[in-house]
Amino acid sequence: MNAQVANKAGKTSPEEVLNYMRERGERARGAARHVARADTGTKNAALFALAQLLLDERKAILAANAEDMRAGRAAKLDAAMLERLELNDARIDAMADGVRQVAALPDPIGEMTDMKLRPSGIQVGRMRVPLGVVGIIYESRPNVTADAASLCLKSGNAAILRGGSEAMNSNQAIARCIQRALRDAGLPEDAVQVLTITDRSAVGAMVSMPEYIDVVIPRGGKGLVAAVSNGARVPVIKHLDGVCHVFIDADADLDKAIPICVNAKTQRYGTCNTMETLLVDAPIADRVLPKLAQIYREAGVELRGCERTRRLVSEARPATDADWSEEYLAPVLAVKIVDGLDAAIDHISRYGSAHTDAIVTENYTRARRFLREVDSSSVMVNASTRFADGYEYGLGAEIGISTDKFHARGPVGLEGLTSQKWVVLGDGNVR
Ligand SMILES: NC(=O)C1=CN([C@@H]2O[C@H](COP(=O)(O)OP(=O)(O)OC[C@H]3O[C@@H](n4cnc5c(N)ncnc54)[C@H](OP(=O)(O)O)[C@@H]3O)[C@@H](O)[C@H]2O)C=CC1
Ligand SMILES: N[C@@H](CCC(=O)OP(=O)(O)O)C(=O)O
Repeated sequence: MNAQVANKAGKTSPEEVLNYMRERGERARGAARHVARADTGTKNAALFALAQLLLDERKAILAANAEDMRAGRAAKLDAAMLERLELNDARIDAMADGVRQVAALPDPIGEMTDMKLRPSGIQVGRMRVPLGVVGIIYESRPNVTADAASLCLKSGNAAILRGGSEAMNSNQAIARCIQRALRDAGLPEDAVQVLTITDRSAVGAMVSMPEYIDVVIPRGGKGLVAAVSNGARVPVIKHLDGVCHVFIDADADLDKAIPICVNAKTQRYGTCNTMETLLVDAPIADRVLPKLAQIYREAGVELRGCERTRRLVSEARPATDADWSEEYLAPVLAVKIVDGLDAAIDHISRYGSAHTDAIVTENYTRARRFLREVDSSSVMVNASTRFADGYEYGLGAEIGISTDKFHARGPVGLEGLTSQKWVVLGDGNVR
C-alpha cells in the first residue's frame, strides 16, 4: 500500500482496508466484463431508472444530505465546501437531468473506425472499448457520484467511487439508487461501488491494485495528487487544481475584457476553472484596472496586487509570492501588471497549474502565440475560463478536467473513459 497516504480516520487497520479494497476490486473486475458487453438499451435502461430513482428518493437523499451539512457546519467547513456539499430540490433535478443527458449521448462502445483494406487483403481498423475498472477519488460534492456513475456505466466501465468523507451519507443515499437501477436493468450491482469507508488509506490501496483497477482518476487538490502519484502501480489520470489566468493584452477590446474578467472570477468561486490570477499588460492597465476594481469591490472580491497594481487600485492588498500560485476557490483575486505577452506567458508557466488560461486581445498574432505557447489543458482567446467544462465543450458531460497530458487532456467525457484497440478482418489471409 502507498505509505504516503494518510489514515485520516485512524480507526481501521491497514490490513483491514487493504482486504476491503481487494474484495471491492475483485467484485468490480467480475462486473466489468458484464458491463463491457451490455448493449446500449440495457445501459440506458439503468440510466433512466437511476434518473427516476433520484427523483423518487428525493426525500431520503435530502435527509442524508442534511445530516452531512449538519456535521459539516459543526466541523466548521468553509463556505465554499458547504456550498459544494449542499443538495436541494434544484440540484437533485439537475442530477437526474444530467443522468438522462448521459443516456441520450451516443454509445461510444463497439464503434469501428478507420477500416482500411491493406495490400495483403486484410482489413485493419479500430474498435472503441471500455478501459475496464475505473477508480475515481473526488471532492465532497454528492452530484459527482451520480455523474461519475453514469459516465462510467455508459462507457462500459465498472467504477469504484471514493467521494469526500464529508459527503458520506449523501453519497450512500445516491449509491442505493444506483444499485437499484443496475439491478432493475439486469446489470451487476458491483458495476458501480461507492466506498463505505472514509479511511484515506483506501486511496493508496486503489493505486496499488493493477490486477483489479485499470485506471485511477484523482480529482482534487495538491495533497491528493502527492498521495496518489507516489509509488502508484495503476495508471493515474490527474484532475487537479486550477490556478487559471486571464491575460488582458494591450490590444484588448475592453467591452470584451471586462465581462470576461468578471465572469471568470465571479460566476462561481469554488470551481477549478475559475480565474485566480489576472494579468494586465502595462499599456492598458490604467484604463481597465480601476473599472474592474470597482466591479470586484461591489461583488465583494478581495484584490491582492503587485506594487504597480496597488498604485492604480489603492484598496488592493499587497500580493506575496505565494499568492501567484494560490488556488483561492473564494472571492479573492491576485492581480499583476506585466510587460507584454512574453512576461505573461512566463508568469503562467511558472505559477499556473496547466489547467485553463485565456488571453483577451484583438491582436491575431499574439492570440495565436498565446494558444501555441501556453501549455495548459485549455487555452482560450476572448472567452471566460469558466467555459472549460464538458457540457460547454459539447462532450455531453464530464468526469472532470484532466491536467495530465496523456490519454485524456482537459474536460473528459465518455470518450476519455475508453480506448481503441486494433481490429483485423481477414478471409483466410496468411502472411
Ligand atoms: N480538475 C478537476 O476536474 C477538478 C479539480 N478540483 C479541485 O479539487 C479541489 C477542491 O476540492 P477539495 O475537496 O478541497 O479537494 P481535496 O483534494 O482535499 O479532496 C478531494 C478528495 O481527495 C481525498 N484526499 C485528499 N487528500 C488526500 C490524501 N492525502 N490521501 C488520500 N486521499 C486524499 C479527499 O478525501 P477526504 O474526504 O478524506 O478529505 C477527497 O475524497 C480544488 O483544488 C479543485 O480545483 C475539483 C473538481 C474538479
Ligand atoms: N466543469 C465544472 C467545474 C469542475 C468541477 O466540477 O469543479 P468543482 O465545483 O470544484 O467540483 C464547471 O464548469 O462547473
